Amino acid sequence: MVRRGAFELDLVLTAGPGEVVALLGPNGAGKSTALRALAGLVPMSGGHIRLDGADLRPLPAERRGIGMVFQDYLLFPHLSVLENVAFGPRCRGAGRRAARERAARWLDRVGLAGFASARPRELSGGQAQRVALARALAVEPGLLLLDEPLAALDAHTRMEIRAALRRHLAGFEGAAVLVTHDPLDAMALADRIVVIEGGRLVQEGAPAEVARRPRTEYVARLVGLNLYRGRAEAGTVTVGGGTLDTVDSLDGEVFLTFAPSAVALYRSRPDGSPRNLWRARVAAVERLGDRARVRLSGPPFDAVAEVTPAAVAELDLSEGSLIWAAVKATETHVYPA
Ligand SMILES: Nc1ncnc2c1ncn2[C@@H]1O[C@H](COP(=O)(O)OP(=O)(O)OP(=O)(O)O)[C@@H](O)[C@H]1O
Repeated sequence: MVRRGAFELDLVLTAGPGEVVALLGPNGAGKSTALRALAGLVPMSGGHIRLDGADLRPLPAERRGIGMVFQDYLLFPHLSVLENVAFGPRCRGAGRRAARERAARWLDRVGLAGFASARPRELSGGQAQRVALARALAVEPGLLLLDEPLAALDAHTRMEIRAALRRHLAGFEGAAVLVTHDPLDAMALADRIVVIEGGRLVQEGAPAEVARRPRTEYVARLVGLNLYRGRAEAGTVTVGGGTLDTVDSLDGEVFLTFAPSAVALYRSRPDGSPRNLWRARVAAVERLGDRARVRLSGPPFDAVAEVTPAAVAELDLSEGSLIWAAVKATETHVYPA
C-alpha cells in the first residue's frame, strides 16, 4: 500500500524466479509508484515486500539487491561506460579490478565491448539503454525493475532493443517487473501481465489470455477489440439497449467481444441474413494505415468497425451518417464476467 497525495495504490504483486511480469495501465494508474515502492524510492504506508524470504521494506534502496533500468538511462555522465557498469559491483564491495572485469563481461554480453572508454554522451539512445541494462544486471540482482525501458527510443531502435532485452530477460534468473504503456512490449517481453487502473489490479494473466479476453474497456482498446458486458441466455446476450446473438451456450453475466474487422457496414438494410444487425450513427472516421476505423455510436451500443478506405468512399461515410452494421454470431466471443 502506497499513498501519494490523494492517490492510493493497493496491490498484491508476485513474481517468481525467472519470471517477467509486465505492469500495464493508463496514465496515472500507479505503475511507476509500484516500481518505486519496490525499489525503496517511495515509502509504503502498509504491507510488505519480500525477496527470497527477506523483508525489504526496512532496507534503504541501495541495500535491496535490486537492479533498475529507467526510460532515460540515468547513466553517470562524468564516468566512462565501463565505470558506469562497474559502479554497482564497486558499491557492493567488489574490488576495483574485479568490478571492472565484471563490467567488461557485461559490456561484451550487451554487444558494447568496444565502447568501454566512451562517455555516455557519445552513445546513441539504443546503446545507452544497453549500458543501463548491463549496469543493472552487473550487480546480479534478485529483482530487476524496468521503467518504460524502450519509451525514449525511436521505432527502429525500439524493435532492436526489445529483441535484445528479450534475450537478456530470458537468461536472467531473478524476477523482473517491467512497467510499460505499450501492449506490444508487454506481449513480447512478459510471461504474465498485470493490468492496474486507479491503483488497483483489474486484470492479470498470460499475455495471450489478456489479449483474447479483456476485462476492462482500457484493455479492450489496447488489444483492439469491441467489448461489452451483458447477460447471456440461450445464445443471446443483452448489452446496452440491444441484443447480440452468439454461438456460445454460456448463461449469466458475460463479456462479449468482436474485432472491428468483423463488422460489415451497409447503406441500406441487407436482407435475408442471419447476422446481428443494427442501425448505427457514424461518430467519426479515422484513417489507420491502409484501413479506416469507423466509430459507431448507439443506441443500441457503441462499436468500432474497421473497413477499407474504398468502403468509406463507396458508403459515403462521414460523421453523422446513419448506416446498418452487421456482425456474424460466429465472429463474437463470449466468456464469463
Ligand atoms: N510525488 C507525488 N506526489 C503526489 N502524487 C503523486 C506523486 N507522484 C505521482 N503521484 C500521483 O500518483 C498517481 C500515480 O502515478 P504514477 O506515476 O505511479 O502512475 P503511472 O501509472 O506510472 O502513470 P504514467 O503512465 O503516466 O507514468 C497519479 O495520480 C499521480 O498524480
